[in-house]
Parts: sequence; C-alpha cells; structure tokens
Amino acid sequence: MIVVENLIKKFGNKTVLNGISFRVSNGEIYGLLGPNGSGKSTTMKILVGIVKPTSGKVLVAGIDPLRDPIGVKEVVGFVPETPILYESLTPGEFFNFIGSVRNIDKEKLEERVNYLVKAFGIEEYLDQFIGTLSFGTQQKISLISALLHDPQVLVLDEAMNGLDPKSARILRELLLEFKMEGKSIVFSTHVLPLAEMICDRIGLIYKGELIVDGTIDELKEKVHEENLEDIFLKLTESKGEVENILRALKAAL
Ligand SMILES: Nc1ncnc2c1ncn2[C@@H]1O[C@H](COP(=O)(O)OP(=O)(O)OP(=O)(O)O)[C@@H](O)[C@H]1O
Repeated sequence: MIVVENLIKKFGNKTVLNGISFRVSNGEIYGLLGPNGSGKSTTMKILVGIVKPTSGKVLVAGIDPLRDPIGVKEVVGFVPETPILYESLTPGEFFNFIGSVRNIDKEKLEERVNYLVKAFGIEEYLDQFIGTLSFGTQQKISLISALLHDPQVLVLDEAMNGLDPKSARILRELLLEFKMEGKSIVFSTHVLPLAEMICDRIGLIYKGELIVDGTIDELKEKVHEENLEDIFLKLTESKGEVENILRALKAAL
C-alpha cells in the first residue's frame, strides 16, 4: 500500500510538486502519467527515499521514506528512468553485489537470478562488462536488480524504455503476476496504450498537480473522450495545439 497526501516539493524557489495526493492499494498497478517535466520522476524518487519532500505525508508499505530511508529501500524495488549500474562489473558480479548489499540468502539469490535472467533472455551477456552492453540490455539488468529481493512495492520509472517487444511482453506479464501476488506497483510511461492495457488506475500530473485520478473508465466518463491519449491531450491543454500544428503542417506540405 502506498499513501501520498498533499505532497509538496520545492527545488529552491521553484515548486515542482504542488500538493499531490494518491493511494495505491495492494494488488494494484497505478499509472503515473504526465508531460515531460510534470513531476513524475520527482514523485517516484520521493517514494523510494532518494529525494526529500518539502512537506506532505508519504507511506510506502507503512514506512515513511523521510524517517526511514533505509527501511523503505528494503520493501521497494526501484527502476530509475536511466539505469544506474557499475559499468566495470559483469551482470553476474553486479547481481552478487546487489545480493550482498540486500542480504539475500545465497540460494534464493541464485534462484531469482536464474529465473529473471532466463525470463529476460540475457544469459549470453552474464560475463561481459555492463559498460559494453546495449541500452536495452542494461535496462534489463536494472530491472532484474530491482526485483532480486522480491519487493512488496515496485516503483518503475519508464521501465519499458529500450525493451524489445518480447522483453516488453515479458515485463508486462511479470507485472500482472506481481499484481496477483498483492504487490503495489507505480508505473510511469509515455506510452499511453500500454498504460491503458496494464494500469488499474491512472493519475495524471500536470505542472506539479495531480489533475485527475481514477480508472480508465472513470476518466473516459469524466473527460468525455474515448481513449487515454485523447484524455491526456485534452487535460494537458495540448489537444487544440496538436490539431493546429497538424493543420499548419498539412498546409505547408
Ligand atoms: N534536482 C533538481 N533540481 C532542480 N530541479 C529539478 C531537480 N529534479 C527535477 N527538477 C525539476 O522538476 C521538474 C519535474 O521533473 P521530473 O523529472 O520529476 O519530471 P518528469 O515528469 O519525470 O519528466 P519526464 O517525463 O521528462 O521524465 C522539472 O522542471 C525538473 O527540471
């Protein structure tokens, strides 16, 4: 369970999050959507205890990340927007490193690594330096390392980035399995059909405010649009703008 109430974050005198509130139940995938720079990553970094909020209440599986930034990392698996890895280690060495930092039992670690490495099809890269691997493979390593300790809560910042269709499908299936196990998942993406496919509820952040929150059906009814893309464009005041740009492009061609 995740509880966010009236979250405010300022960087200097710039207010980046202006009173955000939402909840994610156990067994729920919550899609955090919004235009570039709207505050999704900042919200996620606060959830996992790597950015301090200015004010507001945050509880992640009952833990306040501000009071217990170490404790929250034990219950959360976080995939940042850009993988943070040790380029001079091999994936095998990196997983062992994560296992020892997280105090994962050796047998359990081996079992999880084998399962996830096979699921994402990276067996052949286990002995190569991470720095020499493609972006998509590094993203898979980032994902696997976030899942090794079998966390109760997953915070995934554009985690599908760089994944080929097969790996994206596998991640989707894994997320649905995690949801069935009762985990809470926060998932940001710019790929709206994907959000529509896997998210139970959506929160749309715009200019640091959560302007709408609900199931896709609730959003469709509230906004009077047929799909998430049109809902997104309408609420972020981009719909007319996109139409004008397309009209101008057509006239110019
Ligand atoms: N450490 C920081 N110092 C100052 N400003 C920051 C910092 N981190 C983020 N910001 C600002 O906060 C705002 C929100 O950024 P954030 O990365 O949360 O957006 P986002 O919704 O994740 O965007 P994107 O879709 O492009 O990833 C931006 O204006 C960004 O420049």
